[in-house]
Amino acid sequence: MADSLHGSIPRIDFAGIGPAAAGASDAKWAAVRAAVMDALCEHGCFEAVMDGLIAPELSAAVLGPGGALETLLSLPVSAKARNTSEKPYRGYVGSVPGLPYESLAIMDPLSPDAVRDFADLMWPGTGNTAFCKSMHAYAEKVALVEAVVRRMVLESVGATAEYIEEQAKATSFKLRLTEYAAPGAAEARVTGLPAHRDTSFLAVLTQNDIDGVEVECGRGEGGWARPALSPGSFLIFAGDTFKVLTNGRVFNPLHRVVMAGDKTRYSSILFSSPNDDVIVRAIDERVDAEHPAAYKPFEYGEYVVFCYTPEMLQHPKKLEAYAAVLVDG
Ligand SMILES: O=C(O)CCC(=O)C(=O)O
Ligand SMILES: [Fe+2]
Repeated sequence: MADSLHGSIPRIDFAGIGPAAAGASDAKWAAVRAAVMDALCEHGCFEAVMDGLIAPELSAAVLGPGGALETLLSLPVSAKARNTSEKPYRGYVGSVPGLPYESLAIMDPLSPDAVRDFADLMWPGTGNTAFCKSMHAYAEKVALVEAVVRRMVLESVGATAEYIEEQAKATSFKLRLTEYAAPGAAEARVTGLPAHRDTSFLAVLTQNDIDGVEVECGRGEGGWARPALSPGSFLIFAGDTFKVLTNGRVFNPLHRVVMAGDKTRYSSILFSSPNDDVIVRAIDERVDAEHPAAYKPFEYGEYVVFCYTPEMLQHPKKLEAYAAVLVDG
């Protein structure tokens, strides 16, 4: 089978890595940063091992049986469908024929008010304090992982402190909470989410104890991997925006979800993206006469709209179709 699972992605141990501000002078930080950059340039994906970052009780409250995701996704469709947005892929997605996929999005999950507004929409009148508390605390922890990895990438391509600070101010977060129904014994493997690339800077994924996500390794040449995520680990994906910013160095891998077995899968993904009005372009430090910019600058929000037009939805190379300077570059 052409896409048999013979690929594998790196596992990087973040033990001893402090907060995002640790900076380049720390030898441990520099070593992990080099491994992160290698992984993102070679595969666009890796497993970050950060044992102890999220207390087991908090993980269980979010992704465990009876936890926040299960509670949310077991609401009636009429309630979940109130999670809407005028922008594509920023609200409820479900009831897609043949796809065991149901998902909601909390925009700006690092804001307690935004999480409360979301919960008030789902549980009108009563709200859901327990959901808000654990979901917000969880998002904050996952955001620490995102901040560390994003800083490592930016430092690796020579971003100045000012650039990093300005970018932080112009970055938005989305937390996508998803349920994948299990096919049961009857069918061995069922598509849970078709192969796609993310438009974001980064996506940081955690899940209950059911694997399902698969990623194409080696910039598309290394076969598909199906990482077995350990508790305490995070799966990191780079998206189109980081490919443009690094002028093609960081890769934006195809990935998909394939369900097997008889247990429901829950996943939580924190996406970091530029604000919609930000112009996405290669950082100056990565562009010179030998390495001209591979992509034309574009407004992030317009690009996202383009990606979700019906003609583009299944396109495997949306970024190249939208902004490549050279079609095969
Ligand atoms: O839920 C997952 O495991 C992956 C979902 C995904 O790739 C996405 O929502 O972009
Ligand atoms: Fe994705």
